[in-house]
Amino acid sequence: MNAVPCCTSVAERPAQTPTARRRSSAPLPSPGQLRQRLPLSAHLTHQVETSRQAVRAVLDGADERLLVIVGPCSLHCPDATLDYAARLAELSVELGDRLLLVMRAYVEKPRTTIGWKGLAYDPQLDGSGDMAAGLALSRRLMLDLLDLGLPIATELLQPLAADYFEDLLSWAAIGARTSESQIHRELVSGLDLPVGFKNGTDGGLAIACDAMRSAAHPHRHLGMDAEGQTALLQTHGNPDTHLVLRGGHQGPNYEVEHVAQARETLERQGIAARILVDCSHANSGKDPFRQPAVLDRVLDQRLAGERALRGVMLESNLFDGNQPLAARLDYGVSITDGCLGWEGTAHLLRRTAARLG
Ligand SMILES: O=C[C@H](O)[C@H](O)COP(=O)(O)O
Ligand SMILES: C=C(OP(=O)(O)O)C(=O)O
Repeated sequence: MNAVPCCTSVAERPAQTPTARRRSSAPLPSPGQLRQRLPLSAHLTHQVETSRQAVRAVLDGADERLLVIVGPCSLHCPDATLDYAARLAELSVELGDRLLLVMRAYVEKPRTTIGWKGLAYDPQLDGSGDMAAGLALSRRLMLDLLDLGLPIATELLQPLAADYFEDLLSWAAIGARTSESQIHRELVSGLDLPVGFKNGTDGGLAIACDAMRSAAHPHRHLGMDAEGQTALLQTHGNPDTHLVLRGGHQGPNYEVEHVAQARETLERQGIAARILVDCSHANSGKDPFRQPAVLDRVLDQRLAGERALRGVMLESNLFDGNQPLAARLDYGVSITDGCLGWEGTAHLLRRTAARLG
């Protein structure tokens, strides 16, 4: 053991270069280079802008539809992703007068400790961590989803990665583990898209409320420009943020009393009362088959007049459940959190639309 006691003076510490524990470093293409290689066409640029406006209208209450952010916990297989997306695109046409469907296209996963960190980090799923390939594959796949006519959503986890995808997104989340981070709030303040801040893993709303107030303001912060150069970035502030209730260590937070408390907390702080409920994570106790019951309760509240509830999130895949990451994987099954399969998802969304009339 050669641990350095925290009270040793700098002079007493063993000489180490600042990078002594960094094994290697490899350059990556800049966001600008990747965008040039995989460009967003004028047609798709217009499509993304139109769907961002549609999401804003639902969040603002100008559009009565329910926003539904639905799709795999994480993308890991391009074929299965496109198979799922084609079905969702069809359902979106069928239910589009009552539900605004946005597909989860999550390529970065925050982990409680360690684990697979998502397609952008490890596209070969084997720990080799080929991030140059992962960023390109993620952007390629997101463009393919847009081509199917779907708006897409993702969690922005690593602020430096945001620029590789941001132009493709109609909605983004800042996750429960990062809502309290000043760096993520700065990032959001410079994004021209609606962003949901999740409550903390402990269930606390305060960090998400602080996040919305911070992100609404202009910031000057350290970041990276399109050429990959570290830069001082200046932002305008983002007025399109909202709260996502995802439950916490004490249990769920989607019931009437939780939503009322969240709405009152937002109103007290002068923040627009716009709330999404994540039917998964701590709201489902991580049991994907409890998501329909959560969605039903949200809908009961909407239909009873709770106008702050503007949408829901669902973790859904081609097939039910999840599987451990192994050399041989079942097609269309999540390798992160358990998901509701396609059949259950389509049934649930049709039932939801029918209740909304
Ligand atoms: O949605 C995914 C997970 O809930 C989150 O990334 C944490 O996962 P973990 O607890 O399995 O690491
Ligand atoms: C990690 C996620 O959610 P949360 O931040 O609520 O845990 C997710 O939606 O994939």
